[in-house]
Amino acid sequence: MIAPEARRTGVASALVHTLSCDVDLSAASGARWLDAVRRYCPPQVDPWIWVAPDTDDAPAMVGWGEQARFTAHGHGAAEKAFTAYSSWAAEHPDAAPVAFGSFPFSRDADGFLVVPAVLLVRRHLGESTVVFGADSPQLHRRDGDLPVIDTLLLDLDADQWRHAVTTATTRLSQDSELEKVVLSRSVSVRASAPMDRGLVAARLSGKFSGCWTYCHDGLVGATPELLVDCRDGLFRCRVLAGTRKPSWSHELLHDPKEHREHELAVASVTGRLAEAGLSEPAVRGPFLLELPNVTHLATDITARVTTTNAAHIVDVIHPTAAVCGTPRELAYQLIEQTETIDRGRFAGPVGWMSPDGSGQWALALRCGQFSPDNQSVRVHAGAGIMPSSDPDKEWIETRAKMEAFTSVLEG
Ligand SMILES: C=C(O[C@H]1C=CC=C(C(=O)O)[C@@H]1O)C(=O)O
Repeated sequence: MIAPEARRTGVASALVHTLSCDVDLSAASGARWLDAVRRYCPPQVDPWIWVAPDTDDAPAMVGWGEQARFTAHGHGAAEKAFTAYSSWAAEHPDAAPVAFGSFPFSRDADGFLVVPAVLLVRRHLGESTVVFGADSPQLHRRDGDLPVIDTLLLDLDADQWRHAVTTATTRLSQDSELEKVVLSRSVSVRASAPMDRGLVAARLSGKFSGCWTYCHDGLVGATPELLVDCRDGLFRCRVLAGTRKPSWSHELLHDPKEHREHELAVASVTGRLAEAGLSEPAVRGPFLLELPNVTHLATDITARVTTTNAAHIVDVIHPTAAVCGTPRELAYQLIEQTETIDRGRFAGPVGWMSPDGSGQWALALRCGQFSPDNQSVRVHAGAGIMPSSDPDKEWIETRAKMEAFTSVLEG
């Protein structure tokens, strides 16, 4: 049963406690809210975090601990995990009303939905923060800075990247069916001491306030790409493809290669709306989405939802051509043959679900996967490859994308 005031966010269940805090956080921006609330997470414990852009009117959340975990892999993984979660939630009405979720790019590895033991949530901008699973959490002063970065290692050097991209452009030119593939690379960063994941997330949220910030089991990032927002009978997503550094943004709207790359990404979503149970789509784009490090071609899609089940929509739409390619199956195989580094949960869906089927999911981009000891982090980025792609330009593009994450690790 959803409390009336919870309808729009999809975060249901009874209010447990209001967080008493010395400053009023109800009207704070998501970034400021996060920076204050993350400090309640106990020492040596890594938080769960979700903060959407303020324009979303979505819940901002910090949690910790694990009350229940539901894992699944293969086709339909998100829905399998969600079905198990919603049955469990029906038996546990006092649990936190949300599960944080993250699924890998590869279908062979497990993804999860996790119900945190403690959850601090502000359901709407303007409302107070409520606490599930704890009486009154203590503020643990987390004023520390991030440690010095010791090493930054390319997991793939420029020659290896050139080779991978050339293999792809050759295949794209020879195979009349294959139109686009997204290839990725990574760098490994090592610090002199453990890094605070919550602080990294707070800095990302401050710098990329128009993005979706997440911290899910060591995967931390702020992504500009919304995969599925399904709340209150409405579906919304933001498709991105086509990139320039900010000083070259003006080229984006006129470049036929970028336009085709973008069109394919949009078609990979619009072509699956009916299968996902969505109707009457409205498509707005492409427009320029300007971020501090890069500018993208972007298209927003909204549609009516017949049955609220964000997990089902994720399963149908993912992987879009923003992270895989066109046609999906051929591009997926080419990625498996060409990429030597496991993507892990990079380029997979990351977000949250409520037991009633509402949820928000983004694509896990502009992120890093922390090691269990938090002393190193692997930062991933990919780029859409078309037959005319230049490997050196795609190298620069992936470096600019990684800078979204690496820029907040310094100082
Ligand atoms: C795969 C990534 O970006 C995607 C999203 C926006 C633009 C993209 C591009 O222009 O290639 C990619 O499709 C990434 O950031 O790692």
